[in-house]
Amino acid sequence: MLQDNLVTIIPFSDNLAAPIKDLNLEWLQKYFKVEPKDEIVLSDPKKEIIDKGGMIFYAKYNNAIIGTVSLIKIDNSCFELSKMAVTDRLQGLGVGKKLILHCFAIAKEKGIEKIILYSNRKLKSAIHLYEKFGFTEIPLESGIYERADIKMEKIIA
Ligand SMILES: CC(=O)SCCNC(=O)CCNC(=O)[C@H](O)C(C)(C)COP(=O)(O)OP(=O)(O)OC[C@H]1O[C@@H](n2cnc3c(N)ncnc32)[C@H](O)[C@@H]1OP(=O)(O)O
Repeated sequence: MLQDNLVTIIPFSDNLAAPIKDLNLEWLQKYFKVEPKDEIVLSDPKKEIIDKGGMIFYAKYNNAIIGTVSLIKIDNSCFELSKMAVTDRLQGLGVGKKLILHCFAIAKEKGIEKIILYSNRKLKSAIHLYEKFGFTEIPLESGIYERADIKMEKIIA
């Protein structure tokens, strides 16, 4: 159904501003609602993520963008894994795993020491993946995302 070796991870480019919004709206609208902060970031990812020192990655398959993840800069040593999504019909086939492992490789390469994330326990596959790849729960502060009910971190060795 999906030939794993044909899935490549590519970085954001100016002509690829739309897929991060399309892919994230899919799940936000399905499970939650689009919060004002989502709308701001997804409508201008270059200004809100890239120009602030962050990174956006896409999973590409057969010339289609089928998944995405971002690393938003908190400070030089800590980034937030965010806006992760794989298109509904291709979930469960290992693309999310590839996106996370890519983030770890980039973090190592750039000397990033810690990755944090905010999520929701309703997102079973996401929580499963975060735990599987070594994220552990830490106390959640309020006021970041309305839908967040869990915060996790992973120290990059
Ligand atoms: C910080 C944030 O960005 S939070 C938001 C995360 N995004 C979402 O939850 C949006 C909706 N979900 C998605 O887009 C995708 O499912 C993603 C991005 C979370 C994962 O991408 P996928 O390509 O589906 O991931 P992948 O196929 O690599 O792995 C899915 C894992 O979840 C597991 N899984 C699937 N359904 C369930 C479930 N109901 N309960 C627990 N685990 C599950 C699979 O077995 C697999 O684990 P395994 O490799 O140990 O067998």
